Order: sequence, then C-alpha cells, then structure tokens
Amino acid sequence: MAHALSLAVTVSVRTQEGSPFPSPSKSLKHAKRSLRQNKPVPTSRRGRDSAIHRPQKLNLEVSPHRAVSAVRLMRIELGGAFADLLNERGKGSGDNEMGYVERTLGFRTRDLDDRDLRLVTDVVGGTIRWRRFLDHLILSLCNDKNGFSRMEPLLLQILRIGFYEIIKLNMPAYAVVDENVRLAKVALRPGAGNMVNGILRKLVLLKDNNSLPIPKVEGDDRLQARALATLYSHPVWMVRRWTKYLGQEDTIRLMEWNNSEPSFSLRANSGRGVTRADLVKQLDLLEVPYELSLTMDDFVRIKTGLQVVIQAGMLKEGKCAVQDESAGMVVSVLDPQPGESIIDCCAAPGGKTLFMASQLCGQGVVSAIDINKGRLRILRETAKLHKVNDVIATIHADLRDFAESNPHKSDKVLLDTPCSGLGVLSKRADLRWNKTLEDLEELKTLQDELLDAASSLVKPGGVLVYCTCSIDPEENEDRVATFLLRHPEFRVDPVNKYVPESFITERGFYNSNPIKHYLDGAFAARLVRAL
Ligand SMILES: C[S@@+](CC[C@H](N)C(=O)[O-])C[C@H]1O[C@@H](n2cnc3c(N)ncnc32)[C@H](O)[C@@H]1O
Repeated sequence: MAHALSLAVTVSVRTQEGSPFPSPSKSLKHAKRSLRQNKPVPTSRRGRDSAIHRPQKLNLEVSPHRAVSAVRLMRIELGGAFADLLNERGKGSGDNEMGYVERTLGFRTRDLDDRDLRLVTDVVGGTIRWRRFLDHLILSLCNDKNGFSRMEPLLLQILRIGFYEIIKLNMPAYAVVDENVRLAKVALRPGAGNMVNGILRKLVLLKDNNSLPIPKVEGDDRLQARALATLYSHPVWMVRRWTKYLGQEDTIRLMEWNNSEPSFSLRANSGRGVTRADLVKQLDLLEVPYELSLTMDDFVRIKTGLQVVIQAGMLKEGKCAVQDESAGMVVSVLDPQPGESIIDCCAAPGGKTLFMASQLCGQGVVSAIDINKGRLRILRETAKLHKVNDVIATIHADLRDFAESNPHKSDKVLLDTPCSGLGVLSKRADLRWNKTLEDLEELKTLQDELLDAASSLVKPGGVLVYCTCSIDPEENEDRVATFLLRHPEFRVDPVNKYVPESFITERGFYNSNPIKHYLDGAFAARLVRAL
C-alpha cells in the first residue's frame, strides 16, 4: 500500500549484492572529490556513476526530515557543510536542503514544513553530538565487526539517525524502524534496508529489556576517561584534559552542558535604533518565548524559535544579531567610547565589531582586520544592514604583517584570537570531532604571535583586550602570563568595572564558565600599556 504513494520507482540501477565493499579511504576520497566538484556524493558501494544516472523523481514514501538529515550529515562529515543552519547564514531553507537530497540521492521527497525543519536541526545536531556513543552501540550490535569500519557513508548515517531517534529522542520505535528501513531501501538497495531493520530491531529489544551495552566507568584513569568519553560522546583527549583541570564531576557537568540543546541570545541593534523593548515586542508577535538577559541590557535569551526569528527576516533586516552574552561581555571589557580609535584584530565575521561600532554613536572608528577575505566581506555586508558601516573600516591582512608596517597606534585594540573553541561546544555540535590536541599546541604559538603583533598597535596609556571562546587555561591565563613576561610595558587592568562580579577571576580576568553561568565559555584579559 505504501508503495502506491510513490510516484516513481526511484532505484533504477541494478544492485551488486555480491561485490566487495570499497575501502573506507577510497570511498571517502571519492566522496570528498565529488563535493569539491559539486557533483553528487556517492552514497553506496555502487559508486558515483549510479548516483549520476539515477532519475530525479519525487518520492512520497521517504520521510523528508530523515532524507535531508542523512544527506546533511554526510556533507558535514565530508567537510561540505556546517552542523548548525545558522552558520550558513540562514541559507538552510527547505529548498536548499532538498536540492542536496536530489543531487545526492537522485530523488526529492515532499517539501519540508516548519516541523520538518525543526526535526532536521534536532536530529542533525543530536546525531553529531552523540556520534561516539551511537557508534559504540552500532558497533556492539553489528554481527560483522569489520563491516562497521567499511560501512557505506549513507548507511552509517541512516543507522546513526535511527539509533539517536530511539535512544535519545525516545521516538516511537516502530515508526523509526519503518521509516529508516524505507530510506535505506530507496536510497541504497533492499539489502541495506534489511540490515537497518535487523540492527534497529535488536536495539529496540535491548532498550526495552534495559540491557543496552553501556560502558562502565571503572579501572585506571585512562580506562575511566575512555568510558566517560563514550558515555558522554566526547574525544578521549578532551576528557583527560578537563579531568586534570576540573576534576571528574565538573568534567561530566561540562559534557552534559555540551550535549544539551543550546540556547541563543539576541542583541537588539541600537545602531539601527532598535531597543530591547522593540525586540521583545517583535518576539511577542512571533510568539517566540524569551528571557531578558540579567547581565547585558540589550540582550534577550531564546531557547527555541531561532528559525522563526530567521524566517521573519529579523537578522536580514539588521534589527538584531545572534550573539551570546558571553561574547557581548568581552565588548563590555573593552568598553568602547564615542570618538575612540579601535582596532579589532581578528574581526570577521564581525560579531564584536558590530557591537563595538553600535556603541560609538557615529563618532570614532573600528578598523576591522582579518586574514579571511570571504569572512571580511560578510562583515562589510552585515555592517551595512546594521547601519554601522560609517564607523567601520575593513582591512584584509595578516595581522602580523599589518602590525609590522603600520606605525599608527590606537586607543583600544581587541584581539579575539583564533582558538580551540572549547567553550562553545554546545552550539558548535561538530567542533569536538574536528579538534585535536596537536591543534591546541599550534594555536598557542599563533596566539603568542598575534598578541605580540596586536600589542604594537596600542598607543601609550591605551588598552589591549585579549579574548578567546575557550575554557582552556593554556589558551587563556597562560598566554597572558607569558605575554606579560615578554612585554613588561603592559599591566593587567582588573575588569571589575566592566562585568558582574561572578564573572571575574582572582587575577582580575573575565571568565564565563558554561557550568557556572549557563552561557558559552569565554575569557578576556584587559591590559593597559604604560604611558
Ligand atoms: C575567533 S574568530 C573572530 C571572531 C570575531 N571577532 C567575531 O566576534 O565575530 C578569529 C578570526 O581570526 C582570523 N585570523 C586568523 N589568523 C589571522 C591572522 N594571522 N591575521 C588576521 N586575522 C586572522 C580568522 O580568519 C577568524 O576570522
């Protein structure tokens, strides 16, 4: 009966059940090349040709949010997309997403409605966050353990989605099994559907009997870290690092925060004359629930409804910006005043530049430097939308070269340095899988070089603010300490006047802590140059 709904037979290519699986490296390379060339991503062992030649048809059997989620997950894993729709500047519309489904799977589903879009966000974000835990379960339930490492990319994503929906979203099991089996059959082949059916049914049985293969936290430190990393789905190196700095209890709380649904804050754009009262009125009209920020006058927090805000055009019209209060408070630490010359050293895409510019009331200038031309273009465009472009000058340069050749000194300099982003893992679902311990070492060298460069742009008596969205002391306090040894002409100016007391560390730095403040992690040091 379900087949009567299908307007077309979507799988038109013969399957080769007997053929060996491609090696993962080969299929991954192939998929990455396809992405670069904007060609369909091979989804199965049949390879690219079959995907190209499959007719593009409408299929009403397959659930839209699952098809879109599976394709989006594949693109994220291959580096062709961000995990959150926001990072694509609101481009994550249903049309766009369905285009990818059509090019990748060779068929469309019915169009996504608002509920589907919300489901895509939930399923994609959750599946990425819980990847290590889900893969542990999938591997435990696979008959052929070697088969797991060679599993086709699309089949693995379909299984992860099914596992996530059953284990974490507690969706009705029969529907999840049915729908994911159908997706595997239509997008891959009947044999793949049978495999999904077998594994998901096993999972449902184990869940119902309360006998899921959950790792036990026991043994020495290494074993405990591995078990925690699987249970809370983080890389082992992060667990080991945080256990060292925070202890096991706070490490677990931090991982729980990282796995929770992120809430977002909106900043009313005073540059356009929008007040928080105006913003709140608009949110009431859109029926988006909010809480007023207790720390920042222009900010409100929303737990749900960001898509509604985006779709209502509030970001595009420059009425507000999505900005975490923790990032807003960094600007408070710098304390921009009308008439000042400010350099924003690593400015793009401009979250802090725009906020600083809106506080200049048309007098003064923010020179926004960034090495990335594309991100700087976004900054320029957003500055126009926010009507603060008259006090912003953009400079495309490597800060280190710029500082060497520029004799001009400024009142205030902000260095929002590239960092590990370990404070924003709840919002950036995929970030935890993209960072390594080696990255952290490289970053520390870059942070030192950028600090040296930024400091040379500060006039005598002027202010340098060094900030990160990391919670790692080696990127924060340690970088400031070594900087002060190299630059005795700077001293720490405690941030007491600029942010609420609970955000101030013993040494006078600003520190937003996810498990204490329920905001993103952030750090800032205010340093003053001697006269
Ligand atoms: C943390 S992001 C900045 C975020 C930005 N301040 C905001 O609030 O939206 C770091 C930025 O540093 C830039 N960057 C990295 N290396 C740089 C360099 N050597 N010179 C200038 N910019 C650099 C990156 O392109 C990136 O845009």
